[in-house]
Amino acid sequence: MTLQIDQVTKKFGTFTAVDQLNIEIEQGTMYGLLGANGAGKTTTFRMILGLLTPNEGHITWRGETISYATSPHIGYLPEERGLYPKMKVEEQLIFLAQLRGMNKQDAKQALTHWLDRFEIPQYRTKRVEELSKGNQQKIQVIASLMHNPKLLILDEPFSGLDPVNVEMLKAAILDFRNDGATILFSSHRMDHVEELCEQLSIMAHGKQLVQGSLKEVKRGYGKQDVRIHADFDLSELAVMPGVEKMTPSIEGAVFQISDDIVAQQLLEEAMKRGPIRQFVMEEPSLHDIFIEKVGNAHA
Ligand SMILES: Nc1ncnc2c1ncn2[C@@H]1O[C@H](COP(=O)(O)OP(=O)(O)OP(=O)(O)O)[C@@H](O)[C@H]1O
Repeated sequence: MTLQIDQVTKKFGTFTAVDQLNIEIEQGTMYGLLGANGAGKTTTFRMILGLLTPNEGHITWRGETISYATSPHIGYLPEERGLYPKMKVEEQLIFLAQLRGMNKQDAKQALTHWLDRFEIPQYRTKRVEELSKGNQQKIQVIASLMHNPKLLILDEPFSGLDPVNVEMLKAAILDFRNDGATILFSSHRMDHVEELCEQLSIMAHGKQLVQGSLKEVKRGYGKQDVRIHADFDLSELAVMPGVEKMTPSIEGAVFQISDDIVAQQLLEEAMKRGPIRQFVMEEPSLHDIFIEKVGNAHA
């Protein structure tokens, strides 16, 4: 196990920000941390990096306690983006790379590579404050990647990026994963987590509500969606036993069910009423799971 978070609790005064968190991440795995605002994601990252000390529990990476300050193998994209606005991009990135243990020559080479890869070589000699917010974000991402870390902690890496840049960053992160790096990132975008992560956790109020592989999380939810497209009104079917929720759509309706057999009964009942144009059983989306789990935790 590369990264082990074992029964970790963090309190600020009497307030519990992270409550008995358990996460295990294998090397070469992409792990998604999902959670409502204030769920404890950033606090968790800071504890992993040794920037905050847990009140209870242990965190180890490759069997040892982590110190972000001294380990050259860790890359961190903090939530609060902290570049020096007056400094030129090049000076800034070389300075940050040197803090991560790189020599100037290697830093310059890595800088050229990453500015080219993220299609912003023209900003090399600009001051950070002259760049747009999204391009500043790319510079900060480069700062977290350029020393080729083996453990990457990314706090909301995609926020503020346009779709083209999101794809660029996804591809870069996947390359790191394919090279054996362990990656942990937080996001409010379910689709990014669904697409990228082998494993995930959903947190609310410091507690881990759900965790596992995407498949396990979806199966564990115990509900499925049945999508029916038809040209007649399907709303009568909402009251059938086993139908938990019906959401009308332009072409028909989506029924949430908790038992496979109900899908069959829905189809039969729908067919009695008219021709069916489409009938599809779908796994629940991470979005639905998040809304229900986090919504219940708020209640
Ligand atoms: N230094 C601190 N002192 C007191 N409370 C803190 C401190 N840092 C965080 N908290 C509280 O701990 C809780 C968790 O905060 P955290 O930043 O970890 O959440 P988050 O999941 O990253 O949220 P977001 O998605 O909004 O970034 C919040 O209620 C926050 O106010």
